[in-house]
Amino acid sequence: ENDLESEARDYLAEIDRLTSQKCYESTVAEWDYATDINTQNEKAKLKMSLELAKLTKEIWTNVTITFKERQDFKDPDLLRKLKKIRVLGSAALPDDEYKKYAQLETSMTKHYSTTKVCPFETREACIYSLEPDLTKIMRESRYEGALRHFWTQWHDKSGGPIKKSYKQFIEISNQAAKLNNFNDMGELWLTAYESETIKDDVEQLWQTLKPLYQNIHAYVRAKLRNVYGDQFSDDGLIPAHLLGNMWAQSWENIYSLMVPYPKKSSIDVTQEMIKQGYTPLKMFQVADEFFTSMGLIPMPNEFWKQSLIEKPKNREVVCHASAWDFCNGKDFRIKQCTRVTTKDLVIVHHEMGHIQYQLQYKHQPYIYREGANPGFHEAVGDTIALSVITPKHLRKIGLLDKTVPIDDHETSINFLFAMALEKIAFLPFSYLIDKYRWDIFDGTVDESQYNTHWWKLRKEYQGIKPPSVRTEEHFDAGAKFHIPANVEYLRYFVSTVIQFQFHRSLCTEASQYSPEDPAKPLHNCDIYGSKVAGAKLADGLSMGSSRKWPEIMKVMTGQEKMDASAIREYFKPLEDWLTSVNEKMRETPGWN
Ligand SMILES: C[C@H](NC(=O)O)C(=O)O
Ligand SMILES: [Zn+2]
Repeated sequence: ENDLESEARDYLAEIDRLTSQKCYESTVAEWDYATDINTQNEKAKLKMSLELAKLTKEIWTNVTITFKERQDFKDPDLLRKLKKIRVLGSAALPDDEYKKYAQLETSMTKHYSTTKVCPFETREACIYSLEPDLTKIMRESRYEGALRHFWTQWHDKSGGPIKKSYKQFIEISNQAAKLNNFNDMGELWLTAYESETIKDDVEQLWQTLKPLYQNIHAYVRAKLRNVYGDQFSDDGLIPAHLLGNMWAQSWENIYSLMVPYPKKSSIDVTQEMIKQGYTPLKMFQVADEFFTSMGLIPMPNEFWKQSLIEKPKNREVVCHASAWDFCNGKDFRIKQCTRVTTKDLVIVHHEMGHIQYQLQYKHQPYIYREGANPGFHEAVGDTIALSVITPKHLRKIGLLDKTVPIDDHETSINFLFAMALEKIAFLPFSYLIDKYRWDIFDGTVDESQYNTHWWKLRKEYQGIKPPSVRTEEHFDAGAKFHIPANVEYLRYFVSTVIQFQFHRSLCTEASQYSPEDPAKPLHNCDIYGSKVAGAKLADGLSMGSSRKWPEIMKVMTGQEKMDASAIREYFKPLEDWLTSVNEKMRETPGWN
């Protein structure tokens, strides 16, 4: 090995310390702002993010000049690190452009997080927030007028006003991408998957799963037509405000309108949680206990001291749940406006999955302290939640009555139907969010078509339509957090597919599942307490992004590719049931 190679290694060790320190300071400033939105915290946050960008750019300059594309370097790990450092992202922008970029992102997220809407009935003040007010109404109300009112209010007030900012933001983002030698920001985002074929692979997965989605869509459409008849026409589309969720992204909240076997149990344990006096803290302790039951790492003391797990009364916060790594190997926090519901219990596991991943790779160098690809990070908590949410586990933790039968066919169909409302309904949504943004980044769509294109994709992929006429005055994509907050979304589509691969692998490890044993179907598996499954999961997570993700996928599942066979196997009993029920109802899947 030549001396330049050892010089490169020393330099990387030095920047590891520097970057971690600056990252800590910048993350603290971001946290202070996100948990107390005010001008002073906003200024401090922007100042720190500029400093971090400057340091990253300085390092990038040194690396590219001193150690430019050195083919003579032998150490593959050194080459991997240098390659990752070379993708600079938005920090490649000149200072004033970077400031504008950060300011736009901050102000769009602030607008989203503080938007208030007006009441339906009385002349009360317009003080309704997305969380908890509108989320609760969209979840629980069955009154079409109220759903229409709050859907329209939210979309008009959160999206429309940031449309101009978003157009500017796209332009600056593409400038940054070009400075990184990419055509546009969409292309830069996709480098996180380190695959020439990621777009084709995802399209292929969608084509495989589309029939199952259209089957569940047909059944839900028929059942909603029975409830909201006058809202339906013969275009085969479902009005977006009737699906129990502000963005129609997952439909578990309308389960009670269409339970396949009403006499059998369901996994909506919200009432039981309230009856048992569950608090947000209790929900976090239950989640932590699941991870430690598998021999995984407990949440550190810092976490319990510093996390924000309920919406404060006296100040504005960014309520959208998130998990934070403060880059110092000690400080990890969750920020969540937690409510006592089944859905939020799942979200707690989702967020804690992020923290578990961060704890598992905290010994890695800074450059590798991330998911193997963004989908991996989203899949950890969801994989655990697939066990938590089973009737078998809910009974284990006392949220489902022990006398209620859970192994019969009808209970399985009820359970799988509720899971499909969450996971299958989510597939087209999680695919179209970035298809939409790729089309804007690459110039296929300009700001004169932002809203038209949004509803074109929403119809094409989800088979839904808005409850009222939408025009280019509106910017309905901006009503979804990840657009103003600029969070890439393909990660959630990838996560929905691979979490079932992780689940199948860990269930096999825990002897909770075997393809030959009909008494151990995949959907009944609960890996709670399995140390061997925990060890297998930890093996993969502790690698961070130190190897290409197919290698890590192989460690965790024995496979190198994303594949839909696990999710299809999980839902197979439901798919058969849906096909026959839709035929009986003469409900033809699909729309024109
Ligand atoms: C699925 C995604 N989850 C998250 O942001 O944590 C969302 O809420 O849209
Ligand atoms: Zn997440």
